[in-house]
Amino acid sequence: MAEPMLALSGVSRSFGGLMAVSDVSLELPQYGLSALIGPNGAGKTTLFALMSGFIRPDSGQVLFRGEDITGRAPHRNALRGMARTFQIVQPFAQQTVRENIAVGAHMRLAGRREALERAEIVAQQVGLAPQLDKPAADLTVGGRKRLELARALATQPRLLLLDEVLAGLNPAEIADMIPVVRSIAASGVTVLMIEHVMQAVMNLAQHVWVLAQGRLIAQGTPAQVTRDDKVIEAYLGHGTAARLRAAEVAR
Ligand SMILES: Nc1ncnc2c1ncn2[C@@H]1O[C@H](COP(=O)(O)OP(=O)(O)OP(=O)(O)O)[C@@H](O)[C@H]1O
Repeated sequence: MAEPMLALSGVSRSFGGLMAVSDVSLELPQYGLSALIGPNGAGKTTLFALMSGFIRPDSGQVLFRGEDITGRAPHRNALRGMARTFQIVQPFAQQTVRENIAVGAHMRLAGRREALERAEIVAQQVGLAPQLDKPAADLTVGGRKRLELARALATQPRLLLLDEVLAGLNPAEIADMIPVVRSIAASGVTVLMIEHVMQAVMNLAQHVWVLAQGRLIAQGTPAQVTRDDKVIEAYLGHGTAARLRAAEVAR
């Protein structure tokens, strides 16, 4: 089997008395698009931070492209090809979209002209080309999400961790964004997305990991995990799966 893009084994992290991520092991294959889902507070963002080096695990190991990167600083992981977006988008508001994207491009390109050219290519990929010369402050929520995506893509990642890129978008904006995310994965970038919008997960993900109270409770195709009793209970409460089945029989 080909070496995984990312492999976690027994990763745990607590904050005070709270076990935010507990003994998580998973392997992301080299290519494709997978999703990390789970109820609020399940530990998804903490897991991203552990993968990318923003926080250190208390125990466990993180391998990226075969190399042990446990506890390694985010900028070093970025240089090796891991990019991450954040739930809260914070662009340099007064700078143009082009300049904002070029910040990401500068990680690999020292020259100003090359970085600005790269910004243009990436803007096309995410549908921001018409806005290149606008200040970032003028972008809509959807535009800001695209900008966050573009800044990450401009670093030329092998693995892209997307933290709720669809949050706050209306249904039309979500429908516009789904093909953008799909095209990034199709271009050969491995994508792992945290997502609450199930329509997008069902549409995009080949594989889904489900986290609840810090633990991985299920994995599989979107159809498999949405039928899984443990997943239904994690979202809707203990006993729900049995109640749903009883209601189905009674109908
Ligand atoms: N820096 C921190 N200090 C203390 N507690 C934290 C910290 N970061 C996260 N937590 C706690 O860890 C748990 C997991 O949080 P996390 O943000 O990872 O969940 P999540 O699945 O991403 O949630 P959401 O879907 O609501 O964004 C929560 O109970 C949260 O309050």
